[in-house]
Amino acid sequence: MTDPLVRASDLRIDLGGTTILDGVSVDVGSGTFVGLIGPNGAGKTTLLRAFSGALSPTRGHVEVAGERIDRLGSKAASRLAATVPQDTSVSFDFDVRETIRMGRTPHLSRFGGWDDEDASAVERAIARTEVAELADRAVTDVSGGERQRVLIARALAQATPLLLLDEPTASLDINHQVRTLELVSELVAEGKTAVAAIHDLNLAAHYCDELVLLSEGRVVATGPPEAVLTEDNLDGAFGANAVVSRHPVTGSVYVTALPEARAGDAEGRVHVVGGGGTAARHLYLLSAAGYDVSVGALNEGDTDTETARSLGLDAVTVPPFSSLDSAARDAVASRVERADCVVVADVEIGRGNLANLRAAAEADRLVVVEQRPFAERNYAGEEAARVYDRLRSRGTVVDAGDVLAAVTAEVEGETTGTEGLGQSESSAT
Ligand SMILES: Nc1ncnc2c1ncn2[C@@H]1O[C@H](COP(=O)(O)OP(=O)(O)OP(=O)(O)O)[C@@H](O)[C@H]1O
Repeated sequence: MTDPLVRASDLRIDLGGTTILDGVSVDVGSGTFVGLIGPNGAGKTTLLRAFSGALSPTRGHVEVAGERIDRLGSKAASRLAATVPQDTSVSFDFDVRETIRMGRTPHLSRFGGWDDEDASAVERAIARTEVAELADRAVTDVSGGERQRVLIARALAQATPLLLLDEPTASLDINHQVRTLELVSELVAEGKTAVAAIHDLNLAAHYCDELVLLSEGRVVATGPPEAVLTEDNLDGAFGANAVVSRHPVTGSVYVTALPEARAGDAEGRVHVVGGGGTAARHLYLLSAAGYDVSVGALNEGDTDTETARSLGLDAVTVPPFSSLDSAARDAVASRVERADCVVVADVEIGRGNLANLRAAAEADRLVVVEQRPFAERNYAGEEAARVYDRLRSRGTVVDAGDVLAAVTAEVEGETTGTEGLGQSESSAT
């Protein structure tokens, strides 16, 4: 890490007789953008207030630029840290320019003298946040997104090394959320250090260099987004059943909170043949139900491959645009053989996955998902039609929404089936 601009050491903060933060040690590197994340009531706002010097710790201390911030006078503290508050609803009836000028208060002399530097700091802040066209409007009359920029401008006019933002994207539409965080990132690239409480984990992961995950007043994890946003950490802090993957477009760590409960108590192995996203929902529901799920063969980079990875499933993969080599064929065949049930998703059928379908057609218990007519999905001619006929005749054909129920019926039927098989085997011997 670069030299820390902010150093919180073993911080404890009590408010109203309650310990709100305890044992919190955090370093914020100079020139970095750090996101504070954590559930409601975790202590994010309280930590920001300790960073700004607004709260005095019961134990430990906060240093900003080497100074104990709570020991500085309010003007000196305000020359180090500027806060963009969470609640952007402002009740005072100033115009936008006056609001931004307030940022200069800590720099004015005792007599309120206003010099060229003060005036140019305000103009720079107005230009940087692109609020010039709003400058003469009443701050109460601009939209929430515009007001957010005005308050960032006020913080910029304050000309501090440290910018503290409390949920800067909270009531903003998606476009303004992105614009706001882009602006903060640019300010950091230009030399500011920013700490922001952010509820949206994916925005935090995308924009922040480092995250600090707080839960119940303690730091649960800290580090780069990929180190902090793990499924275990999210489960521990938020009690959320979340899947962590990479966003296919941005490449950032991406968190998806899943609504259904974590693994149910279904037992058995299920192998799924899919591709192009046709298997994603089946993979999720089957693994959430508790089945031991494998999938493949799929191309690397296929959306079903990504889903399987994010769910931690066993995926047989081959490089993009290549057909199954003998190792992949063997891998699929062994999974089909071990499976208590095989599911064939509503896949497109081309030469690439014909081998998958042939392998699936050997399964003892088979569920074939049919949503679109076969003819619309077949790019492999009559050969595919023969394989598909065999699949249909051997398997249970279902709608996409009935896969879990059909698999459960097949797997539970297996107990009787196996017994039956066992009897016939023994009677044969
Ligand atoms: N002045 C106070 N007196 C007593 N308790 C307080 C006071 N201020 C905050 N708290 C409590 O401290 C805890 C942490 O609050 P804080 O606002 O720091 O959490 P947060 O992580 O920012 O939450 P949110 O995401 O909901 O904004 C909460 O339980 C809150 O009720």
